[in-house]
This record gives sequence, structure tokens and C-alpha cells, in this order.
Amino acid sequence: MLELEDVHTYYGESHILQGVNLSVEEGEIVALIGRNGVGKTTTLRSILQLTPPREGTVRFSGEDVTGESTHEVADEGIGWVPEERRMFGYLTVEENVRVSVGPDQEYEALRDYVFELFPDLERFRDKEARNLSGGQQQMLAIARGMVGDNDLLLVDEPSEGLAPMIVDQVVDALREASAETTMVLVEQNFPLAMDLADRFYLLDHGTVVESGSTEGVTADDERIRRYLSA
Ligand SMILES: Nc1ncnc2c1ncn2[C@@H]1O[C@H](COP(=O)(O)OP(=O)(O)OP(=O)(O)O)[C@@H](O)[C@H]1O
Repeated sequence: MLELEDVHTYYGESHILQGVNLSVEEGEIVALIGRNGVGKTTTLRSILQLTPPREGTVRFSGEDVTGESTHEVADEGIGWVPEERRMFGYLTVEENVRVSVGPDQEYEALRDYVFELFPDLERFRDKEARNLSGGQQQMLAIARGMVGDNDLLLVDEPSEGLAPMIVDQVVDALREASAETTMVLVEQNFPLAMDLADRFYLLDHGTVVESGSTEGVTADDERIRRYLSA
């Protein structure tokens, strides 16, 4: 459903993605892994056309979306759960969910669905989002991605800055979400990424250097270790 072919992306003169090739099939969770600064977030930004590739092609559901505006790409069904957990701080939890639901969707059914998945969000439904803990904000960000009319969710560093117990809850939430949508996951926490994802792409210096099934892959794997250790 998603295909990147020889994608080159720049920030100004900095050539960050140097020919990324990857594909994601419907229903999969695909993890992008690699050291800091190798281009994982830039890959997500390239898919969303937030930083449009200068060369190469991004195809979604068989259509070339390269060069479209980000809102067109979003309308086609790609949702984003950004690293900084963007949300409306002065709106309540419930209002944040509400504004993520499309005009043609059943708001109440979707709201009840995510509140069932995330009891903490239901408990704090009237709380302003800015007053939530980091873990609760992450859950709200995922919930917002889930209620949007998305076929593909791009999730950037969901475990970042969270206590281990909260990470477990976020992982459960992502597993639930993955039953409904295909997912591309950027994750520094290697065991977590391997646990959640079906397949991985390992990036280094803006290109894919390894890829495959996550089955049985550990951080001791020689082909992985040399790219993840400093
Ligand atoms: N807006 C920007 N302007 C210029 N350079 C940028 C910008 N954003 C990122 N970069 C640079 O692009 C490179 C790739 O960044 P990217 O965020 O894609 O890495 P990453 O693999 O997601 O790592 P991280 O975990 O640190 O986010 C880095 O060298 C980074 O410094």
C-alpha cells in the first residue's frame, strides 16, 4: 500500500535521504530503526510531503503522491503521530478526540471505542490536554491518529521519554491500533520495535542497509549491531 522508490530528500543543501527504497503491505507494522540522525523522521516527513523529496517517488494505494500537499496526502488516509505529540493543549481530551474525527465519520462510536481502549483518557476526558502526563499525552496522540479516517499511521518515537510501565501501556495501545490500520513506526527502543513490528528497515546515512522480518532478530545480530552501536 506504500512504496518509496529511490527517495532523495534535502534540508537546504544537506542531502539527508540518499535513495531510500521501502514498501509496506496492508496490515503490517513496519519499524524504521537506526541511530540518531540517520533519517528516520525525515523518511516519515517525506511520505507526508512535509519535506517533499527532491527525487524519487512515494506511492500510496497505487497512486503517486510525490509533490502533493500534505493535506492532500492526509486526506488520502495517512495519519501522523508526531514525536512531539502535537495536540490542542487548551482543549480537553474529549475535544481533542472530537476534532480528529472526520465529517463523514461516526463521532460517538469512535470516541467510545478509543475510550474503551484507553481507560485513562476516559477518566480524564474533561481535562485540558496540556495537563496530562507524558504517557497520557502519547495515548491521546495515538487515539487521535486512530479516530482519524486513516489507512496508514506514521508513528514517531512513541516510547520516547516515558517510564517503562507507561511504555507497556503505549505498546498495548499500538497493538490495538494495528488491528485497524497499517503502521510505520520509528522507534529507538530496539527490543520494543522488534516486538511490535512484523518487518524492519535499518537505515544508515540516509539509505536502507538491512531489512527483513523481525522474527527472532535481536540486538546481538551482527548485521544490526554494527549499525546501532556508536
Ligand atoms: N529542519 C531541519 N533542517 C536541517 N537539518 C535537519 C532538519 N531536521 C533534521 N535535520 C538533520 O537531518 C538528519 C536526519 O534527521 P532525522 O530527524 O530524520 O533523523 P532520525 O533518524 O529521525 O533521528 P532522531 O532520532 O535524532 O530524530 C540529521 O542530521 C538532522 O540533524
